[in-house]
Amino acid sequence: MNKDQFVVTASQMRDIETRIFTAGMPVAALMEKVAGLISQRLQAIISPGECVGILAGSGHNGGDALVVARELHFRGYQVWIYQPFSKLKELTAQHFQYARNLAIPCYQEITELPNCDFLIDGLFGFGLEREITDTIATAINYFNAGNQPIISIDIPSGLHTDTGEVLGTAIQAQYTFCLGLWKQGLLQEQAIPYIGQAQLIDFDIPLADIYTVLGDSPQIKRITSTTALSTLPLPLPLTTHKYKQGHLLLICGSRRYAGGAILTALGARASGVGMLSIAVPATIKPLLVSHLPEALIIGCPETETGAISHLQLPENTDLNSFTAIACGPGLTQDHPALIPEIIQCECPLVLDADALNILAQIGTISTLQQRTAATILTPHTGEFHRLFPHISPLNRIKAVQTAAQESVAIILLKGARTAISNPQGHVWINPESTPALARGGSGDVLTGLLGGLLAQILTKAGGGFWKDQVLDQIVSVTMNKVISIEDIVATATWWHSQAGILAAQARTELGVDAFTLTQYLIPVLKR
Ligand SMILES: NC(=O)C1=CN([C@@H]2O[C@H](COP(=O)(O)OP(=O)(O)OC[C@H]3O[C@@H](n4cnc5c(N)ncnc54)[C@H](OP(=O)(O)O)[C@@H]3O)[C@@H](O)[C@H]2O)[C@@H](O)CC1
Ligand SMILES: Nc1ncnc2c1ncn2[C@@H]1O[C@H](COP(=O)(O)OP(=O)(O)O)[C@@H](O)[C@H]1O
Ligand SMILES: [K+]
Repeated sequence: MNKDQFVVTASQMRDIETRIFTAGMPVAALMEKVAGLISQRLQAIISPGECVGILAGSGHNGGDALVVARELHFRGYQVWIYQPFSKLKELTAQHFQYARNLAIPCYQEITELPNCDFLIDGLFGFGLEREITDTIATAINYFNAGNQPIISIDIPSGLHTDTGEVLGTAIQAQYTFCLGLWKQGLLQEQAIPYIGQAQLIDFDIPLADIYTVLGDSPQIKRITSTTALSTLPLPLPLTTHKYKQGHLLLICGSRRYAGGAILTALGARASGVGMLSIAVPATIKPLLVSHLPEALIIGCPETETGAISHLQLPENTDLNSFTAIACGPGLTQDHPALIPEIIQCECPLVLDADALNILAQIGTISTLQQRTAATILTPHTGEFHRLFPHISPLNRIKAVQTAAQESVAIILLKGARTAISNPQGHVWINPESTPALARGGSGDVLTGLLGGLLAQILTKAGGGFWKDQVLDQIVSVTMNKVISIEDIVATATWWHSQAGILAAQARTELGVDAFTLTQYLIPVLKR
C-alpha cells in the first residue's frame, strides 16, 4: 500500500518507532536499512568521484548521515565529515568511530572544511525541539551561503517537525529525503523555502503500527493522485442522463466583475456537471450566453452599481431545486442582503470571495448556524482573517481545524499548501502546486470546479442522504466506499493545482492566466 497519504508529528513517529523496536527490530538494523536506501537515492543524484560533505549531528539523524558517509566512501565518492558535537548517542558514536578508522577526514570547525560538490544534512531530524544557537547556527548559515546543493535527511535541520517553524536558523535544502512517513512540518507553508524537492523513502513500516498510532481514520492526510482519482465520478454509468449528473447553480459576477462569472462557469464546465445554471445581473447575461452556450443563464434584477439585487429564479424553481450552489466570485459587496437569502438553501453551499467578505460583515458563526446542509468556505489567507480574526493562521493546519470546528463548515484555506478541514478536524493537505496559480481569477476557477464536482457526486450518491448528515458530512456509500464532502473538496483542490502544474510545464509559470488554467483541467485527467 502507498504510504504517501499519511502524515505524522514527531511524537507519533516516535511512537511508531517504539512499536517497531519493541516488536524486535534492532535499532542498528533499522538505521542500516534506512541509510542504505538513502545512499541508493543519493547515487542517482551524485556521480562517483564527486566530493560529498557529510554534516552529522549527535542523534540518530547524525547516525543515518554517518552510515551514508561510509557507504559513499566505499562506492568511490570523496567524502569528508563535519561533526562538531562532543557528546553523541551510542550508535551514532560507534558509526563515527568506524568512519574515523576508515580514514574518512573528520572536522569540527567550519574554517577547516574543504570544498565539496554536495552537502548531506544529518544535523537534526525529528529530535530537534529547541532553538539552534552559537556554533551550530553559524555553521548552518555558512552552509546555506555556499553554492553547493544540500540534501537533507528526514527534514531540513532547524525546522520544527510539526509546525515547520524555523528554530533559530535552518538548512535550505535542494532535496529533502523524508524517512518512512511524511512529517507534518514539511506540509506547512512556512517550511516551503527550506525543503526543495521532497521525496519519501519508504522503509517498510508495518501498516498495523501506523493505524495503531494514527487511528483507523487518521486526522491529517496528504492528497495524492490515488486518493483524488478514487473520488472522481468516472466512468459515467452507461444509462445515466443529464439530470442524474447533478445540477449546479452558480451565483456570481457583477457589471464590474463580469470576468469572475465566466471563469467560475468555465471551472464548473470542466467538472462535467450535468446541468449548469448561472445567476448573474441581467446586464451581463448576453456575455455569459456567448461564452457558455450550454448553460442556463438567469438574468437577475440589479442594483444601480450592477450587482445582483435579488435572485429571480425561473418559475417552479427555488434554491432547493439544485444539487449544489456555489456563490461569490465577482459579486461585489454592494448588496449584502443577498447572502442571508442564499444561506437558507438546504443543499450544499460553496461560499467564496465576496460572499465570504459579506459573511464576515454579517457575522460568520451566527449566520452559518442557520445552515441545515453542508457549507464549504474557500478563503485565501486575507479572507480567512476577516472571517476568523481571532485564529492565528501561522500553523495553518491547526487554523483550519479550529475554524471548521467553530463554524461547523468545511474550510478550504487556499495557498501554496492548501489545507482543508471538516468540523471534526479531519484535514487534507495539498502537497503539490505551483506559484503559477498566484494570479487573479484562479480561485474563481476552483469554486466552479468544486461546485460542479459536488453536484455531480451528490446526485450519483442518490441525493437526500447528506441532508441529515450535516455533522458527519458523509455523502454516501458508492462503489463500496464512503465519500465524504471533504474528500470531494480535496479532489477538486488536487485537480485545480495539477492543471496549474501541467499548464506551467507547457507554457512556463508566466503562462498560466486563469482562462488558460481552465483549458488544462481536462488534460489532467487524460494524463
Ligand atoms: N523513527 C524512525 O523510525 C527512524 C529514525 N531515524 C533517524 O533518527 C532521527 C531521530 O533521531 P533522534 O531522536 O536521535 O533525534 P535527532 O533529530 O537526530 O537529534 C536530536 C539530538 O540533537 C540534540 N539537540 C536537540 N536540539 C538541539 C539544539 N538546538 N542544539 C544542539 N543539539 C540539539 C539532542 O541532544 P540533547 O542535546 O538534547 O541531549 C538530540 O540528541 C530521525 O530524524 C531519523 O533521521 C532512522 O535512523 C531510522 C528510522
Ligand atoms: N504560491 C502559490 N503556490 C501554489 N498555489 C497558489 C499559490 N498562490 C496561490 N495559489 C492558488 O491559487 C488560487 C488563488 O485563489 P484566490 O486567491 O482566491 O484568487 P482569485 O480570488 O483572484 O481567484 C488558490 O487556489 C491558491 O491555492
Ligand atoms: K536533517
